[in-house]
Amino acid sequence: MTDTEPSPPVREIAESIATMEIRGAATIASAAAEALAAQAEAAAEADATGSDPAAFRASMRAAARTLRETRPTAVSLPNALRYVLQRMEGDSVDALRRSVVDASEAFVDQLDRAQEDLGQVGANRLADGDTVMTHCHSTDALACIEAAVEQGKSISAVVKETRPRQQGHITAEQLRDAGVPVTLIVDSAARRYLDEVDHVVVGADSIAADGGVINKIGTSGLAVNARERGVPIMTAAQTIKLHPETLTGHTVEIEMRDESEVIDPESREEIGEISVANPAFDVTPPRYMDAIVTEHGQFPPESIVALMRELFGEGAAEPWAER
Ligand SMILES: O=C(COP(=O)(O)O)[C@H](O)[C@H](O)COP(=O)(O)O
Repeated sequence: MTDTEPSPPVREIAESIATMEIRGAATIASAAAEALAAQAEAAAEADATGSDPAAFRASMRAAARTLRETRPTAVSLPNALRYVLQRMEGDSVDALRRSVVDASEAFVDQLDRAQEDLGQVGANRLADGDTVMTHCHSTDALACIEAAVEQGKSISAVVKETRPRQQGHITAEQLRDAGVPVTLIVDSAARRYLDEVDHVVVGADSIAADGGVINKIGTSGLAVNARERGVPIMTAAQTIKLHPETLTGHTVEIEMRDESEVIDPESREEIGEISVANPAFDVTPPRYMDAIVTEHGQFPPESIVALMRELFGEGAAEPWAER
């Protein structure tokens, strides 16, 4: 390992995020924080960085850059890296190492607590006997449904399969394990089943300063249909999903994934000259979202900017940028 080369655990975690073995905004964030802790341990042991605080810091920044480059849309990833690197302090390698490991642990703890707290808030929106519709697989959204069940409410779910990667199957399995009766549907059946549901519950990869919710592709269409049917829709999102760069007018990059997720190479060959597009996320305008449920309570999307300013200030530092 040279002073700027990420350690094997960081490369492994980065690869798992890029290939989506590790996926979902909260899970990605906690894996990234843990990867930085692993980097700190490895760098403290390595010849090039073990006795040189400046080289140690440089290796931490390089590891953060490698993690940052894996997927572009979930802001929980850079927010996790920022949280840990901004708390890296000390004059010796050992002090630096300890500060990184402590920050990483504190971040993961905070993440777990936030999810539990927002689960209670989201659960309060659900009534005994409600049926919810879900899209994709969101641990924050599931926390709300599971907390409602723990409150003793009887909840059923209509689960959208979520093409192309079918994360709905993970949701279906987890809800079944929580004792929630599940009906799995194809995405295009959603509008038909909206007549039978009381709430739509989704997660978020990023939330923009204007209250726009960036989540799995298909969320915006679902939100528009839910509004047309009069079904309330909430986003369950802990505050690490707030995108601080959008405070200064930046937009959120939407990840475009490989066409092979949409069509197998053989069928594509048979069809001939076409192009295939595979955006992984979309933006739901704030006017189609009823509430954003966070660990600080629920907010109308248009007012989320106040919370964003309070928690992130006016900007978003990039402590990993310096080489
Ligand atoms: O869009 C997705 C996952 O997309 P992908 O499968 O492409 O990562 C989830 O709804 C959010 O990340 C929220 O998840 P969580 O609430 O667990 O953070």
